Amino acid sequence: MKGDPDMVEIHDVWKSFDRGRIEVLRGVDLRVRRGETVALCGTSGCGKSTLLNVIAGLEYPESGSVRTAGRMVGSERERVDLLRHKVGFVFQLHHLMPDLTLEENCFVPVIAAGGKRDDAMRLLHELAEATGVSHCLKQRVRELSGGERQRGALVRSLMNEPELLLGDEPTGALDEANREKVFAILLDLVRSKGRTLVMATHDLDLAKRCDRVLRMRDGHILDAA
Ligand SMILES: Nc1ncnc2c1ncn2[C@@H]1O[C@H](COP(=O)(O)OP(=O)(O)OP(=O)(O)O)[C@@H](O)[C@H]1O
Repeated sequence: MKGDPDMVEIHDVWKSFDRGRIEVLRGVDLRVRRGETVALCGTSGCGKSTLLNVIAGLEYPESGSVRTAGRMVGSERERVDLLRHKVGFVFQLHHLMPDLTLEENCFVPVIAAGGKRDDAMRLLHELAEATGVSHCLKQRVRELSGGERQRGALVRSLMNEPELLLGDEPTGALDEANREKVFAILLDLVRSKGRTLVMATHDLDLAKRCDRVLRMRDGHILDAA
């Protein structure tokens, strides 16, 4: 929307590991508009996951500024608040709890955010229908197929109605048919709800279906216009 601040505004961000021995982000600048879908590409180890973690407030950079969903990412309290209310995360491996049912897993972020049970139940059924997992909500995750787990993880990531969805190879562990299916659902859900997506991927075909493809190399984003 005109006049709205960008969803992600990153300026001159530096991040290293191992006491500075591994320099990963070297002066990254990035702006992502609200409602945009962006794919982040680059060779393994170039820093895609690190950048997603910095955007979400899971990693804290040595220097530079990070503003996510209109908030400066600073104190621990701000970062927790961001993760509870503004940001959803979906990973290559689903990270669902195997001994809980899919429904129970999906309620975890709702409980953490103090959401209302009835509203959450309505949203759960809407998302489960859209992703095709209604039939297995009451099953334990360990009993589900890989595609069902990943679609379930997508549902869970959207249960706190995040303005920004971050994906770290969200379909990377699936076979080609499931990858295509889950990605189409993901993109459709993000766009139909006016959400913003930033996704790391090695799959150029999937990346090209986002509004913008950014390439990372040597700790920078090459085309962060
Ligand atoms: N907690 C950590 N401690 C030390 N080194 C780390 C840590 N996290 C990441 N790194 C290193 O930082 C570099 C960037 O890692 P990152 O996971 O961000 O890359 P990536 O582009 O997402 O890779 P991939 O495509 O393989 O997932 C790698 O060299 C990695 O080993």
